[in-house]
Amino acid sequence: MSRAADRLRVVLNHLDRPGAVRASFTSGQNVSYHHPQALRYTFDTDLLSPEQRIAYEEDGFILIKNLVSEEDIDRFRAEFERICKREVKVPGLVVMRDVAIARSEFMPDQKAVSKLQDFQEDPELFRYCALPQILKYVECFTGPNIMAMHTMLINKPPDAGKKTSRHPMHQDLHYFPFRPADRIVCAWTAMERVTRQNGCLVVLPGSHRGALLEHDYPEWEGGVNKMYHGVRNYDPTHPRVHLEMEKGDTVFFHPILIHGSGMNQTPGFRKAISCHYASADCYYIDVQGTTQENIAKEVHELAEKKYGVDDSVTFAVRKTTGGHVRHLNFSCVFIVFFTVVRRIVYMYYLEQ
Ligand SMILES: CCCC(=O)SCCNC(=O)CCNC(=O)[C@H](O)C(C)(C)COP(=O)(O)OP(=O)(O)OC[C@H]1O[C@@H](n2cnc3c(N)ncnc32)[C@H](O)[C@@H]1OP(=O)(O)O
Ligand SMILES: O=C(O)CCC(=O)C(=O)O
Repeated sequence: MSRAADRLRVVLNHLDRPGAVRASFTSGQNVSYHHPQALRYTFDTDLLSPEQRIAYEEDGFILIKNLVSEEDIDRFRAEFERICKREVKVPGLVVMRDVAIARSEFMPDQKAVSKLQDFQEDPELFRYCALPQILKYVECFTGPNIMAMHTMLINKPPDAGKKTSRHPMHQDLHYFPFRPADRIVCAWTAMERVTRQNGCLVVLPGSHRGALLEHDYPEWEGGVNKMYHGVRNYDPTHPRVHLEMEKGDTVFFHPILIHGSGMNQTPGFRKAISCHYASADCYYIDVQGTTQENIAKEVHELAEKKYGVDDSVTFAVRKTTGGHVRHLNFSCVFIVFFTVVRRIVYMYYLEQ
């Protein structure tokens, strides 16, 4: 590490401590002085370099190259295929088809599936959420007690010509009725090379420092996928970054970061696997009267239609023991099953 980085690390360590010594003015001073703020979005765990911490603080995301092995990704891919071929049945899994596919011709096997959500009951896919190298980074944003809240395997289909493979710009916090936002982070791993051509993630750096904004369905001619709300009234001139990534690269991002993904203009399916994590200190909020009321209403309506669940929120808690996550001071990992169709809490206690 360079001397400058070393020095920066020392300074950051000071800033991070509660009650850190701050410069103060004497009555004789008349020059303006910029007080550095303590870092808000990251913890010092000796993993992120000072430059990386500052980058996340400023941008709201950080990309780590080559974090997940080729072998693991191939295993996730094989499990995805088994699920699509219905060789394994996973309780609680939400299987989604792209609206253009769902409403047109029959597409066999995995080609029909554009996304799996809530795969926490699939031990093979859930291995992703507990990969030590991922959790070590997650800890930098959530602190040591980590809950796995929401899982997805996204199989972005080749666009059928209606641009429905796009994911509108949004903030993930819109879907989460828990807080604080700064202790939530998404890990999103490319399962193959992702480029602008096949619809990589697009982010608005720094937008995580704003508020949770109003979301609703975008007015897209070709239709839009169920519950794919887009953020309203964001600054269209805000600089955008296209996150082109190689297989195994992983981006960690804040739930208020405005992001989306483009159309898949290739004949292949673009795959990624992701998990949203939160600190075990996070708590549920009542979204009534907030911008999240519209998505909550949709969730309830869908739950009622599909499962006959009434308007009250259902939490079912299950405890399993075992599991040991190396390197981290885990007291527990909870898996919260807040999906777009149900809100059921699954808790996995991973003992030290
Ligand atoms: C941090 C999170 C960020 C995000 O992930 S944002 C995106 C959130 N949205 C989602 O996750 C949607 C999840 N998907 C689902 O809940 C389900 O797949 C979905 C869309 C409700 C369909 O489920 P099912 O009812 O089991 O499927 P089905 O094939 O029997 O279809 C029932 C009716 O829904 C329609 N449909 C299916 N997929 C759709 C789609 N992608 N978009 C819009 N409509 C869709 C389908 O045509 C059918 O309609 P109808 O009843 O025949 O009129
Ligand atoms: O993988 C993608 O295309 C977009 C994923 C995303 O933005 C999300 O699910 O929140």
